[in-house]
Amino acid sequence: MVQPYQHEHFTNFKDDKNKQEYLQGLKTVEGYIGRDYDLLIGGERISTEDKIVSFNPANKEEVIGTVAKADRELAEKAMQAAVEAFKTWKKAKPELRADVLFKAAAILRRRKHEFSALLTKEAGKPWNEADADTAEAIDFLEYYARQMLLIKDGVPVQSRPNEFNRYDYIPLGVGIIISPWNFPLAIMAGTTVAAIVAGNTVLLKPASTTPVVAAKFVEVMEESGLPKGVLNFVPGSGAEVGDYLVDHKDTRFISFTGSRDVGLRIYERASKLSEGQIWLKRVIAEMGGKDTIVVDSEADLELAAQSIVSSAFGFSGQKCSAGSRAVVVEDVYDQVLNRAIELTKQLKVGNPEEAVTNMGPVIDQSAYNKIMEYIEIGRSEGRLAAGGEGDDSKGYFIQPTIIADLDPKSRIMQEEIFGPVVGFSKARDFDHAIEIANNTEYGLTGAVITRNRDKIQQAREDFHVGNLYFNRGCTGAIVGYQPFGGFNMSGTDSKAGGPDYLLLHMQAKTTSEMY
Ligand SMILES: NC(=O)c1ccc[n+]([C@@H]2O[C@H](COP(=O)([O-])OP(=O)(O)OC[C@H]3O[C@@H](n4cnc5c(N)ncnc54)[C@H](O)[C@@H]3O)[C@@H](O)[C@H]2O)c1
Ligand SMILES: N[C@@H](CCC=O)C(=O)O
Repeated sequence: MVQPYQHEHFTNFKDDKNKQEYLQGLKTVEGYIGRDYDLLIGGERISTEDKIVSFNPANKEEVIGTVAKADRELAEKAMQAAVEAFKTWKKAKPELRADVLFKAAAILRRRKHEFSALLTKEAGKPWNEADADTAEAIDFLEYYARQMLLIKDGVPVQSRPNEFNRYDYIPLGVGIIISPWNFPLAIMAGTTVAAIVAGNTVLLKPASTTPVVAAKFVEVMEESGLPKGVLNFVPGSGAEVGDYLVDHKDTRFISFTGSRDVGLRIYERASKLSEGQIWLKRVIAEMGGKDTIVVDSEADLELAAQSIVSSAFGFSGQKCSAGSRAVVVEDVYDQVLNRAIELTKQLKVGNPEEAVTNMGPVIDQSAYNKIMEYIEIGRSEGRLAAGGEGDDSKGYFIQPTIIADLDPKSRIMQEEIFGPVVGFSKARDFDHAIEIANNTEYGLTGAVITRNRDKIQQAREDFHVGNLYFNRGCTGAIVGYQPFGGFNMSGTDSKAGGPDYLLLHMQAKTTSEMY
């Protein structure tokens, strides 16, 4: 019998046994560092001349692996493999599809620290962040498998005498899964398996900075018994392969997670009809954020400062959920800011392979350059209160940075920086703080720190974000507990890890029979 869903626990690295297991994971990864990975199309492994090279962002000299790169011709081959596989996979019993996910979860759990160590090497995640990424991937597998079992017989509708009505969910067809580098295991795996367990076949195009962990996950899915052609692995250039697949007449849906600009491009292109296309493509888009922590005057100020610092600098601020804006009511502004500066100065930036490191590198040179430019903008728009320095001699390291006394409409308070930079703005009172919190074009996460119940209720109604947290930070949603996804320019209002997520990959069919 399937056990009730519970989220995967996080590893306590203070326990020496766990610490040793993580170090063993690093050794396992070092055993295959620099290996070459193929495309997977219709179950066939295909190598290419042209390669994507994946580097360790903490040590630019170290190549994590090289991965074959699909061009349009190979993308077309993968599309035809997925079209063919859909004919049988859509008829596979939901229980069988769910079993593949359960098995993959068991394999991932057994190799948990190896996968986390690979995330440390390829994405620069410190131990706790890597561990959370792997745990979330396991959660997606466990949760979506159970969700499929819940909806496999549709939902009841009314029938009249001598009539039998049914309402069932059937899969859509071929989906294109386009994933980001910042949760290179959890989001890549979650978006892929949601589509697959619902009976669709997919082409997976991972981010080009983190293709090795995706290749390893594809191996796990094969080992779990997924039939050939259901999951086709086609790393490649977003502009070349991405556009081609988004435009393709056989594409039925696109599940994209990434930046606002690429999301908008996909949304627009998907709305245009290609020759021979006989449906309206569906787009599930999870995009950027500019997320605010509001601190009320009636608040636990230590909790407020800790929540701001952990939400701003976890994984170097490279989360769509990162708390990149702190809006503090003026009576307590100086106290919260000063404590946040103290806590920030205690953070250790360095090699994420070392257990003591709080913050590793940012992902690559272009991210480093962009974030350093924003820090310069911050110096002119506000007051540099902590950090500000970077060092890209060995890896892409940037000190956790606080820019204080910002106008809420300044660029630092409006644009997604996607790095370890948090801006502080002062609000006159709580109403003003909520008004500022809502004044970006995004609507992903937010948090309110207050002891006042009426203000909690006010924020529940008026703070317009997909994930709102009270008296805690604004990152770290758990699958099945805090379904995740945002409003406005943060995406198409979907909720990953939530009870209606699979339905986005399905269509409802009504049948009515007369006796
Ligand atoms: N809302 C969420 O759940 C969520 C989660 C994680 C990341 N994000 C967002 O993702 C961004 C960071 O990730 P990123 O830098 O990988 O984003 P990105 O938009 O640069 O890339 C995302 C993916 O899109 C691909 N791509 C690029 N151009 C394309 C095109 N023309 N057609 C099709 N695909 C194309 C990339 O190769 C990559 O696989 C941030 O904005 C972050 O907020 C959002
Ligand atoms: N789901 C993650 C964020 C994913 C985006 O980067 C969180 O809740 O922190």
